Amino acid sequence: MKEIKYLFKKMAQFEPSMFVLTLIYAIFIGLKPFLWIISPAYIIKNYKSNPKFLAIFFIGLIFISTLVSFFDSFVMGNYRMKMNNVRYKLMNMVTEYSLYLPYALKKDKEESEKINNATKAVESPFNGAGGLMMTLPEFLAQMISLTGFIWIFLRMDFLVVMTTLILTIITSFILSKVPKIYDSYWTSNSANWNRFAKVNNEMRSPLSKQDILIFDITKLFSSYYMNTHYNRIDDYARTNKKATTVFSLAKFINLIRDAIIIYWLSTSLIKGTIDIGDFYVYFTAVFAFINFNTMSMWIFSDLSYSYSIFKPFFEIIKVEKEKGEEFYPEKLEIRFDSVYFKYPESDDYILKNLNLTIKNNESIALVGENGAGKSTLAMLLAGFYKPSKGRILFNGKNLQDLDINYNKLISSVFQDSSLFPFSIRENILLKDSNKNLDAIYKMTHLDEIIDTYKQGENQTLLRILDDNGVDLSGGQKQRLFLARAIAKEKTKILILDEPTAQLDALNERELYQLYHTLVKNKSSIFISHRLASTKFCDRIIYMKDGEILASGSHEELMQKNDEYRDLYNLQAKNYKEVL
Ligand SMILES: Nc1ncnc2c1ncn2[C@@H]1O[C@H](COP(=O)(O)OP(=O)(O)OP(=O)(O)O)[C@@H](O)[C@H]1O
Repeated sequence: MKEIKYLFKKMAQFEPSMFVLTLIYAIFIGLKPFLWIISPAYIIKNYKSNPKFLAIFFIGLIFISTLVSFFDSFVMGNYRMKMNNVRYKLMNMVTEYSLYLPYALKKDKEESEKINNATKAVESPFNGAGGLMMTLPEFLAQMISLTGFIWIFLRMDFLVVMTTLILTIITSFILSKVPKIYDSYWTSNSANWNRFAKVNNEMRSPLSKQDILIFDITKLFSSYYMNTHYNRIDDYARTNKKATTVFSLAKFINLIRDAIIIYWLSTSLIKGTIDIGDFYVYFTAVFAFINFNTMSMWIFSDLSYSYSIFKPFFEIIKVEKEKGEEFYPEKLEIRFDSVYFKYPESDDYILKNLNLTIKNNESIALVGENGAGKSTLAMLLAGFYKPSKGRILFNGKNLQDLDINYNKLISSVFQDSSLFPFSIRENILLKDSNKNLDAIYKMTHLDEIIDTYKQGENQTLLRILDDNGVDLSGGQKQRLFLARAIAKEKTKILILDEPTAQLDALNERELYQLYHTLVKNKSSIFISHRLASTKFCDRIIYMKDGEILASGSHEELMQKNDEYRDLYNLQAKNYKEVL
């Protein structure tokens, strides 16, 4: 029940008045049935002695009853709004959880299932957290009604009350089988349903369209579709038959119960052991109780269903971890110390015994063939993954041991950086504001793109949130990512992973000139497949199969490493030939 306690805590935190509304609702709605059970008996008993007062009493009763009904809708309307507010706050927690999920877990199936289930737990106002909150006032009202019924039953014949209770419980038990009968139909038919849905999808899929039209296989598709459909209908008919049998049995028991009650009430009235007022009270109370019992069954099944949907929400509640100590040194030396790394989903080491020191403000170029492990190294530096073996040290401190938060230190352009469906300006500044971006637009030539839009820097990108959003070309995107990396101020590490891969030769050259400014006062890693583009870096690291083969200036590598020299000469030749 820790889940319910947690939900109450959140209600108390975000909308404490929900508890007051629950109490008001429960008292009024819980006592409402007794207004019409007890009052008429009072009128019958006192009619002769005080007819005038009773007329007023009767009018008052109608007035109060109307007021309670109005009050009911008013209180529940308010309560529903507050319930939605709590739900949105919980939904926000799921969003935050998925946004801040560690990079290494982004493809983890268990994690994505957790997030899906947690979303289901809070997305609907009818089940999960919403269902639990909405059923709470009803549940409390039922409890109050139950006390009222017990009070009346204590005055009735013990045997009759017991028989009524036992028979009501038996019918409830029999009727509880009905949802199970339908459940087993859904379960046994879900495979059938899925096939049905797949055939249906396949028929509509644009990919199948060509073959369906040219080879005219509509009839074949339709026959599969209809067969699945007929199977379903037959099964449903069988299920309905079973449910009807159960219903009939319950109705028969109800009939016996009603006959016993009416027999006892009539004979007691004739014998004079109860008067007409009592007759009315007992009669209405017993049948109101039967209704109450059916309602309770629904409420309990709603509660347990909502509870089962809400439970997985707990999986995503992070134990409030203290954010790591903020780390922002004046000078920074980064050291990869015998680092080995393999991806969570693979068996082989991608980086093997990697030793590398990046001095304060040193700019490093990482070069090497496709798959050498350059991006992997950069991702480890960004903290997206942790070394499988070995350590990464910042000023001699092991990142893993320290739990430090060095997010503020890093800026990056990765190969798979993303655009967000917001304005160009927001895509660059993200959360920040009040920054003069004009110089950055100019530096990255984004101003030329911005000038083509009527809305300028406020033009929305992508068409997810805005139908008038625009798409950018590969090269335009790269300029935007660079602008984003530049706009993040006071960073000490800059990672540029193939930031020019999609630029044409002219833009590429201009951007290389820009790098000199970019990497100033920072430690940087620049990954490029083009060896000639790395000359502005202080040092070049040549990687192959997850290892560092050589390190030094361009001239040094040309002298001491044959592979580097061959690759450089080959690229130089090809580049000239192409141009
Ligand atoms: N998420 C991943 N899961 C498993 N293996 C991966 C993953 N990402 C990359 N790899 C593998 O790791 C190796 C190194 O990849 P990486 O992207 O670091 O190389 P790279 O030197 O940057 O290559 P490129 O020049 O093509 O970008 C490759 O063999 C690649 O298949």
